[in-house]
Amino acid sequence: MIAYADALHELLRHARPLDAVSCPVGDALGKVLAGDVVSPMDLPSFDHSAMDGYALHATQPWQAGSEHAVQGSQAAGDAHHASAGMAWEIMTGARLPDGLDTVVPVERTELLERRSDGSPARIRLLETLMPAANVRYAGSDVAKGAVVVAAGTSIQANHLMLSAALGIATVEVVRAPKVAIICTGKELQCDPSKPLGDGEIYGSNGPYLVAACASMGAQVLSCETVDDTGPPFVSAMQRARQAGADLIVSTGAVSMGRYDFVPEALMELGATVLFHKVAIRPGKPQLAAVLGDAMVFALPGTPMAVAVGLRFFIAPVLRAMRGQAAEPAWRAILDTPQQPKPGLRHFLRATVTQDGEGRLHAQVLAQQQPFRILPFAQAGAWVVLPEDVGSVAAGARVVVVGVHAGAPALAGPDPSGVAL
Ligand SMILES: Nc1nc2c(c(=O)[nH]1)N[C@H]1C(S)=C(S)[C@@H](COP(=O)(O)OP(=O)(O)OC[C@H]3O[C@@H](n4cnc5c(N)ncnc54)[C@H](O)[C@@H]3O)O[C@H]1N2
Ligand code: MOO
Repeated sequence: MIAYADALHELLRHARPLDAVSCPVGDALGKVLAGDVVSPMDLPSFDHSAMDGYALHATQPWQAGSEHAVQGSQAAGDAHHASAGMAWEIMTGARLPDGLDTVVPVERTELLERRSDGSPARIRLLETLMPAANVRYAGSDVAKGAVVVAAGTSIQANHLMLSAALGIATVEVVRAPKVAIICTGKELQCDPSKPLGDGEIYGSNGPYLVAACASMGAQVLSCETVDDTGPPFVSAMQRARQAGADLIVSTGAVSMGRYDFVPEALMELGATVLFHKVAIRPGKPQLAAVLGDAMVFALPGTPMAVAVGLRFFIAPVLRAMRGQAAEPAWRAILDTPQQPKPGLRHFLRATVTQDGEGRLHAQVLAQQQPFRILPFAQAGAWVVLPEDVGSVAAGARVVVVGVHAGAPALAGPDPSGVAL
């Protein structure tokens, strides 16, 4: 039986980087950048005013009481003007007329004279004005040529605000990994509108995997359910390969029972098995293989074995395929002592809260049997206990990750959260 770290290492060794494709920014949300985004321009692109007021030229402070003739008015969007040595009325965001370099807010001035059209003709400063006040300089936010978003970043709305401001129309993203899902078991009823027959259960692994893979940005090609015999499974595998799946994820029929045909079927298909059985709980009977260009994850059928397979095996592989570094984990103070079985890495469904000092605390949920789905729906995090950690007392520091890949561990109900 292989250790988790070795199994993951083996998977990452076989994870092939996905191609880059050009993507209109409007479709880029949630996709992963294949290359650094380099700014094509300065931002701001011209020196502009941070306030509604008057632009002046100041080589030294202008004293309170100084008077200034006003030549014209400059609003955001107005084209370039030049000062003939006079002040200009200016609006927030407006380009500074050439020759001017300082802005006084309108409320720190007194209007002395207007023109016949009502525009200001002469002002007096009410306070001392320092040179370069209230000006936003070209390139002070982003310099042309700077790397503004790094390769491997999952593109979010804040990145899209920046790329829009820089006039970027397309970005290079990693193409979506293609996933095919095959659930095995003649007990599975996959249509929730149908009543259950004798011995049947509603299939939950398929809908979970479809949702979880999609939420990680994968393209789910198919989700099929086959019975407990080899030939339909082999056909489903062949369909998945023909459809160009990068990952084929199956659930069930991978353990010790008489109907656990998956290992044999994979051999028949010519797959290279990377490992079968990992020293973890839950999910021990897990198998991984390479079949042509596809990686195969044959997860045990028990729902929490599927959840662990997705979170701790498939999610890291998807990150590696998209050029992303390993997902960072968090540390939390364990509130609930644990007695893990020696020799196995444990993945435990938990909640995470925060104390008054901002420290994270993890509470492992009481019901950890791998068939139980309700505690998974109540969890905000996984607590990961390494092999041979021995008894873990309350107060020990443990590793936690969010219940969903990429989500913070505090996801889920958090009664200790601080109101914003
Ligand atoms: N003699 C042994 N028996 C078992 C061992 C063992 O070491 N020796 N390991 C146990 C462990 S641990 C697990 S996990 C399971 C894995 O078994 P399989 O991968 O063969 O999975 P199945 O038997 O097909 O299903 C297990 C369980 O999950 C239910 N299931 C299956 N598919 C779905 C689905 N799509 N949606 C919801 N539930 C599903 C299925 O009905 C079974 O109850 O083996 C243990 N046995
Ligand atoms: O690995 Mo199994 O999920 O412990 O029941």
